[in-house]
Amino acid sequence: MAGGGFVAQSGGRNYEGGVTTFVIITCLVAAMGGLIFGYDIGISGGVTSMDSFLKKFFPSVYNKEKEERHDNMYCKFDSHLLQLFTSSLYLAALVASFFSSTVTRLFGRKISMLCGGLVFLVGAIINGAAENVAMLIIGRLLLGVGVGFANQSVPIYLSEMAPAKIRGALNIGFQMAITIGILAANLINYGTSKIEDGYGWRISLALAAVPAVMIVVGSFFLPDTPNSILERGYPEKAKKMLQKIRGADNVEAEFQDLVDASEAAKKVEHPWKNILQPRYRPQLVICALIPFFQQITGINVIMFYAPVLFKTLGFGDDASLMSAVITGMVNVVCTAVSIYSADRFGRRILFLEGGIQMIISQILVAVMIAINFGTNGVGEMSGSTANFVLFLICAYVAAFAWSWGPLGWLVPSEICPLEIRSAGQAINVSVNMFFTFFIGQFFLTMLCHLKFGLFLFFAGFVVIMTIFIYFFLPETKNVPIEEMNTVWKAHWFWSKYIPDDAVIGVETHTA
Ligand SMILES: OC[C@H]1O[C@](O)(CO)[C@@H](O)[C@@H]1O
Repeated sequence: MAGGGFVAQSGGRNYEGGVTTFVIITCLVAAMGGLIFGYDIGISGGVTSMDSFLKKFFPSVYNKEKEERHDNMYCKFDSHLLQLFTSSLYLAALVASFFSSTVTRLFGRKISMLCGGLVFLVGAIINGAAENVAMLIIGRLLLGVGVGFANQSVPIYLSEMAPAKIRGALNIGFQMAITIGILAANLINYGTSKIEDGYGWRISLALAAVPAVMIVVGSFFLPDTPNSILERGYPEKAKKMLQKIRGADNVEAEFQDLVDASEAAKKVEHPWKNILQPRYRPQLVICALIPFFQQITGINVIMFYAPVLFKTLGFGDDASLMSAVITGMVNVVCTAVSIYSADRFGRRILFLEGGIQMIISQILVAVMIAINFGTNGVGEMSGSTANFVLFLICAYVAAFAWSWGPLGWLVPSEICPLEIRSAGQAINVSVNMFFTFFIGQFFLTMLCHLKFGLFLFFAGFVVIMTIFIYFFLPETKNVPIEEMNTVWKAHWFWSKYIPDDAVIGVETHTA
């Protein structure tokens, strides 16, 4: 175990070396991996609302939508086929995240990112050239595989490269890239929907190749993380890399912690079986619950279906697409708030404030819809009421953007010791993808049945998860990643699961 040393207030030690330009640039490049995910989230809703796209690939949906124009507004867009187009990608990503976990561990984080980018690129080309539904679906599946690889490797890469004191900010670069991807997609859809010859959807889908090229080229030049180089058996190279990214010659303390972590990891033959052991219970529970909670906030209702939702509320076609752009902008700006705050004020306060703000706005949205559309879904909203609902939705997106959005990636990627890190991240990604799929597939059907109560349903979950954070998530800001067990060991509930020999690097305790 590494020799004692100064114990920072939050439980970890300060290492030598600081924030280098090199580390910032590599992390910015890696975060680009989030763009491909975000672009996908943002693009499908707009494309599936384009008549030319529906007529070509889903004529039955197109006819149904035209015929049932004046029906109950809650059920206007309920179509399984269409929802499957949106959500199938996330099923592929779910499966891929398990393979990419092995690639990430055996071949490194960089190779995993590169694979993701390449497969995604092929998917984008097939989609842009699609002539039939089969090409569309094959393209979607390949995009999904790419997203699965990137979502698995990028957050780990960022958390490992970053010095502890700005790990939050650098890791959130991933979510920032996701939100920029969503916004870019919203803006592109806004432009392509106006193309008269009816090939706008093709441009929207093909442009996914741009972020794909960025991640492919970027990851080609990226170095791998010291943790991963060491894990694959090159201690000298790992140390050199650590010195380079920290801009200091004396990186002994941090390197020793990496070596300790890597030794511990080597003793573990089956990361999958291992994560089920009692000593990893906090990580297992949190890596599985956080992504579930992140999705059950209902955020992707807004991200996937904002234009549809705003149309339903009585906005015109153009105003609906514009409103989606507005929520997209709020999402980007408020993610930046999190970059600023996560390492200063901590993860918990963001989770708790964000949760309360989401609950209030969701309840008010439900009330406004209930008053105006009742249970039969017939009614209208005045302009000012609809604007007020838009404001409430922005307040909700803002709260998500500085809490559950970025922290949903940051926390699972930083709480796992090396030996279960890629397995923990695979659980995080696959649970996230599963529930992203679930919401994508069933939201419109749920809206049809639960009506305005759907927003209360999501609010109810946000209440539960906010209570969960209050009691079960310890603060992890500024704690070096390989010393995280000190935090669990000091926790009122989780400490009983952590054996003494699992605590690396700290020999003096402040708590
Ligand atoms: O910014 C919103 C986006 O963030 C995510 O939750 C990923 O962290 C997506 O599922 C969602 O579309």
